[in-house]
Amino acid sequence: MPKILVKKSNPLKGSVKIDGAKNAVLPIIAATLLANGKSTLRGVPNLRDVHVISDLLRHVGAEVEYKDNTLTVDASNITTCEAPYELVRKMRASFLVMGPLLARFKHTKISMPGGCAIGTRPIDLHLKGFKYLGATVEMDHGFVEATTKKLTGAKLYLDFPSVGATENIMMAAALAEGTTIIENAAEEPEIVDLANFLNEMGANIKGAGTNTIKIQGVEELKGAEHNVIPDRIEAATYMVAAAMTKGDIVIENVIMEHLKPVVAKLKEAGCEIIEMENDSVRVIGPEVLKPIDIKTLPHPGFPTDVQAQFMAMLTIANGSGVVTETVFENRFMHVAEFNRMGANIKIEGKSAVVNGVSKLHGAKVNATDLRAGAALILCGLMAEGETQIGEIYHIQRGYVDIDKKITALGGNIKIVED
Ligand SMILES: CC(=O)N[C@H]1[C@@H](OP(=O)(O)OP(=O)(O)OC[C@H]2O[C@@H](n3ccc(=O)[nH]c3=O)[C@H](O)[C@@H]2O)O[C@H](CO)[C@@H](O)[C@@H]1O
Ligand SMILES: C=C(OP(=O)(O)O)C(=O)O
Repeated sequence: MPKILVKKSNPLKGSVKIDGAKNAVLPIIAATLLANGKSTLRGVPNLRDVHVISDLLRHVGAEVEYKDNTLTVDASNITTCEAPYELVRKMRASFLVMGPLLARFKHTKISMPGGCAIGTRPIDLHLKGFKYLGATVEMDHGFVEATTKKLTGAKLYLDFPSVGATENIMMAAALAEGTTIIENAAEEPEIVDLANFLNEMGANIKGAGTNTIKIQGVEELKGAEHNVIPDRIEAATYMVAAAMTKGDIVIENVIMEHLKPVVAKLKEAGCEIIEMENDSVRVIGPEVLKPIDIKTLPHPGFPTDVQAQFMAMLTIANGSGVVTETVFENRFMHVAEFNRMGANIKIEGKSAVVNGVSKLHGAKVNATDLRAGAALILCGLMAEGETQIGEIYHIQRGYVDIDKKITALGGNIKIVED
């Protein structure tokens, strides 16, 4: 199994280009199944997750090609509406094919995705939405089967603004008869990107990016062309890299509007953030990091997908900060790994108290999920000696060429075969 080796490095300096957003492109790839035709997606990151969902689409009969960050999907000849465990278990976003298949073919049977290292991650809200639209949903032998004669628009309220449920319901409702209103919908930028793609396919969706989304169903959708938004989580990770290493990094291909909570917290920690032309931002890390408190929330609150990276930063801040996780019930697996590197973190319920230390030291650690893995790399850049990170396939799910990008910024990192 390959590992990542990181050594204490000089301040990271230079520029880094952000790839397309994993969490935008995965639902958009699922949405291509709604059209009896060909879609072309540009700015598609070369990530493990993209290849996994592409394989799933091929399994149901779509023709999928990927070259030079452009993905084409021809979903004209779908041969099955079933997705087996082997394909769904690799990635939770696979479950997002359910809405499109149900809407277009009136029947689908998908393996239940199961939990993962950050929580149990139920799918009840997705299923509640399909039922409101008129589907019969049954669970049997680890599969969810949904059937309908006709989907009909409905008004529904999500108990929690789930990103995946909002996306799945929005895709199903795009082909339902009549109007669907999703209240307490997720407001993440990735929802807006999906709605834009669906509208380019011929859907009629308004309000994406607010907590009420209105979908006027249409009879059919056609293939479309789309440029994927930049990955705000990857951008935030490099911003924290500048903050932690006293670095000076220009991060290219960003949408500042998407980074508001991250920018506010980095400024509070003492970073200088300079918005530049051409969708770039320069981040200069302070001599001494101030401790801050963060609390994860649905957008526009502080993103849970940047919680681990900020906790990494707090391990070397000048004082104590509190990190509170409210989105997932079990997203502190990285705490034990940080503590192996000399950090001083105590978990108290939904919060972690991070007492900054003057020095971290390299150790053998494991990436418990993709963001935890990226956060361990950040710690490794500041730790005395060498850090060896295992289970790096998690990191490869969500970060394009992280080793090459950090090397280009002057960091000491390499991937080795064990
Ligand atoms: C591929 C993708 O886009 N992944 C992102 C997406 O995941 P995902 O779409 O899975 O996250 P959700 O917003 O659905 O989950 C948020 C919370 O809602 C709960 N929940 C969700 C669905 C449901 O039916 N019932 C339920 O209780 C979950 O267990 C979790 O505690 O949004 C998360 C929250 O911003 C991010 O961390 C993930 O990176
Ligand atoms: C948790 C994440 O992704 P996923 O929902 O694909 O597991 C993430 O991107 O941090």
